Amino acid sequence: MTNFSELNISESTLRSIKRMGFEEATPIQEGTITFAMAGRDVLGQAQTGTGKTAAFGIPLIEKIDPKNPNVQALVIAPTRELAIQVSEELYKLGYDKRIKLLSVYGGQEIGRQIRALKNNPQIIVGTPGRIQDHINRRTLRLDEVQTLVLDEADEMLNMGFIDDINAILENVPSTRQTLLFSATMPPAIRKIAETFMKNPEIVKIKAKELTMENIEQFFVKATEREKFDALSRLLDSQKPELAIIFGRTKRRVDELSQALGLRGFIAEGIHGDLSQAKRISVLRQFKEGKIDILIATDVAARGLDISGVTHVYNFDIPQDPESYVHRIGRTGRAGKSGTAITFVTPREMGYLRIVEETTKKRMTPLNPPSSAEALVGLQEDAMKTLVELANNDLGNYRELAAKLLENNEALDLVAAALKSITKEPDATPVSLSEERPLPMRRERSGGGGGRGRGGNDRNRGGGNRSGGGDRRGGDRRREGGGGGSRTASGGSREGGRREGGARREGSRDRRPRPRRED
Ligand SMILES: Nc1ncnc2c1ncn2[C@@H]1O[C@H](COP(=O)(O)OP(=O)(O)OP(=O)(O)O)[C@@H](O)[C@H]1O
Ligand SMILES: [Mg+2]
Repeated sequence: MTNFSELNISESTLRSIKRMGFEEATPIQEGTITFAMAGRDVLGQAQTGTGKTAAFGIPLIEKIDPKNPNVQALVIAPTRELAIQVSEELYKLGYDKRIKLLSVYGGQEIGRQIRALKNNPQIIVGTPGRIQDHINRRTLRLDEVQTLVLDEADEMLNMGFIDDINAILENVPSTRQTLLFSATMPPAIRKIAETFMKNPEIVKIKAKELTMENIEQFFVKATEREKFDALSRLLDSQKPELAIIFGRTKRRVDELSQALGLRGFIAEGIHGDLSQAKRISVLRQFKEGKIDILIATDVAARGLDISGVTHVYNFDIPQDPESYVHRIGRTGRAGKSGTAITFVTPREMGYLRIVEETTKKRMTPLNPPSSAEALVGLQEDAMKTLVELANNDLGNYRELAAKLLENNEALDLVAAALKSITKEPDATPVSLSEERPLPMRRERSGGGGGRGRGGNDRNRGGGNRSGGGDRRGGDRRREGGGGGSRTASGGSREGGRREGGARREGSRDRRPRPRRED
């Protein structure tokens, strides 16, 4: 571990870093900061939650000239929530340097953004559609940009943002420095690197597994119909502090949050069709612990850093191994531990194996407790709680208890107290629309050589995955681009079409094949 003071970072930024509570640089920070500060283009890959934001944030802040009022750095992120989060971290890193920063994303009133842009921000963090919108309106000039960051570049590729990014880059000087970071580097990222970067330094933090070791990984084999009860019993028995549940589609997210609500869980969903205000408020409540369970589509949660997420449930197994890595990476961040549980239907087992091949980590099979077993666990909890309560100051309740004992059996009274504080498993019937299973995929045996080299973590050996990562980007783009403007988009064209993925969020069964949402 390296101390930040050994990395040639200025005093003011060191003060900011210290205030943020960072003591030592994480490996990706140590590995990239020096190159980036020397002006090199950097392609950085490191596991989820290992500080990639500061890895590009520190050199970016260092390069800003506080006296130059122009936009000097541009950070592009796939979703609004991520843009907000990244801008908050950059704001903290640039605090001592008094750097002016602005985030621009869809769903936010454009007039307000235009006024704020006149205030000479030096760093812009935004989503592709809204950035382009401002370029077209001539409210954003990028000809003094010296640093460009693409956070979660592979996701932007998946979302079909490649053309938007190309268009934005036509407005950025070609002499700029480009930094690109993600936890996964599917082969298609090479294309981005070739297109947008100059002789990049590739920094890959070596790890035995693609996922973090401090995330325990389980899978539950269950049919589509069994999944919800299994989930609900697991939530009862595992009692996550904060949990994120991933569903495959928007409809799935909505139905799951309703169904969990019916069973008494404090759960809310987040996806691209909700208003921006709603998305931000749900996320804030989740961060504050007012909501225990967040249900999300893939993209809605990409890159999000919410401390205290103890459990991630993949209610639907993701189609791509990369999605799996990013999903479960919402827990076990910054050295904490976490648990990830993936539900898989019997015919989707092939996907599970592909995920395992990619992450180089086996998941442990898990049988969810029966409702009788779940009840036993909850009763044991109630017993502990009662004993703890008995050790507290009970005030005049002791007198009341003495009174009750005059005419009642002590055993009955304690049993009644226990019953009243036991949260018995709720079996309220719920109905979920059945999700179409992923297309059948055979478990691959042997073969598949060449895995695990360099940045190509998901070389699928035989290349039997028709389409692969490259094509998908293009397909999605087309599909979403034309017909996707389903959200009332008001003045700004990206309102519904571009950002945070309203356009890609699958409506019922139109999909030729299930895919990631948002
Ligand atoms: N050097 C450090 N010391 C301690 N904590 C750090 C350090 N650097 C970053 N962090 C904290 O670690 C958490 C995860 O960081 P960050 O969100 O940048 O991860 P990431 O690598 O971008 O993950 P993802 O792949 O999920 O986007 C954040 O809360 C961040 O503030
Ligand atoms: Mg990140």
